[in-house]
Amino acid sequence: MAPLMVFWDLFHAVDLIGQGGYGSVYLARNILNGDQLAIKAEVLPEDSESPGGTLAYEATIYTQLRGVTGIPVLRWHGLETLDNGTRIYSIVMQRVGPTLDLLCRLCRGTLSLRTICMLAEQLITRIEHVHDRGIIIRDVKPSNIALGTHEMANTVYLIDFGLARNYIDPATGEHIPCKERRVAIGTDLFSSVNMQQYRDVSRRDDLESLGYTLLFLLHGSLPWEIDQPRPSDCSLPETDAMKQAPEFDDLVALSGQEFTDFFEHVRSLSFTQRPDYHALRMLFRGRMQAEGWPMDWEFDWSSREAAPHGTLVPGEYRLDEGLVGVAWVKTL
Ligand SMILES: Nc1ncnc2c1ncn2[C@@H]1O[C@H](COP(=O)(O)OP(=O)(O)OP(=O)(O)O)[C@@H](O)[C@H]1O
Repeated sequence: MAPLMVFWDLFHAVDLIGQGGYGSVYLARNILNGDQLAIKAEVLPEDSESPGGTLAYEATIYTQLRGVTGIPVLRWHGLETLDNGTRIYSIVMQRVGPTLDLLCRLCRGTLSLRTICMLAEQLITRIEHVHDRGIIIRDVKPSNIALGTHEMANTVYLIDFGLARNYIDPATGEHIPCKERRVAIGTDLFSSVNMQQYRDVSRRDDLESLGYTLLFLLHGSLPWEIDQPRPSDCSLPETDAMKQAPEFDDLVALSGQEFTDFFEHVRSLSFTQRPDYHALRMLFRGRMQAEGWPMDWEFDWSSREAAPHGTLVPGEYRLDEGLVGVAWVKTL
């Protein structure tokens, strides 16, 4: 694939690795040092008055999160106008490995409780650190969580901050006040009840979405999942009702006491209240200890032996962490 644009002479796009609502993500190579990077690019509509669109906003969030472990490092961001007037905004950032939804599918659709506990340990910390920078994510879900590459292959990363927002008013240093919203945001399947009921969201809601994410990975689906795709801006009222129905309590109880305690805590928090991240981590750590499971970051996908139901990866492939983090290469 040829360099996409003039300034990309330095970053040659090698492959398209992801596509979302706000742009395309390319695997790129820095021709000076061979580094692999990810480039998220958005073509701005002709009539757009915004100087940089959604990606310019996302870049400011990445800038605020600079230095937080488990957040891709921002290398460059900016706008380029082509000769024909097309305006493209790009974010050049650290490239991460596969997302949790992909890894879960490779592990035959569900992850073991041991892997879930280890993911919870890292993800609660990750979300805590993002919150400590005054930012809420508002779109925690398996496709926005990825593993690192190379020596960071066991580090869990958060990606996609297009819906993130500052919850601390920079002028006052205070928590922003609770307001009513008029538009739906996030992803219904993993949205908190508040989010779906158009109430304003805060730190508690990121953790509630994390709870649904972990349940989804543990069971392979959620009770309110429906087969039909639906527009992302359409929030379904019955979904939030199901998140509060007895069937949900049954699912949580079936999943383990740590899930019951987790949801009890996050759903009891007030809008401005700081979650007790340490206590939440201890729930999953306690389960690991009770079961005698070592916190060794041997996830289900780390080796064929670790996956309780095996993986969908053909037998002649082996894990190669040196290549691109978690990847399988064909053995001779
Ligand atoms: N830094 C990165 N390294 C490698 N792959 C990435 C990176 N960032 C994003 N991707 C890939 O691109 C996909 C889409 O990226 P992202 O979620 O940021 O886009 P989006 O347009 O906001 O998507 P959505 O509309 O689904 O929220 C991700 O699911 C992931 O597979």
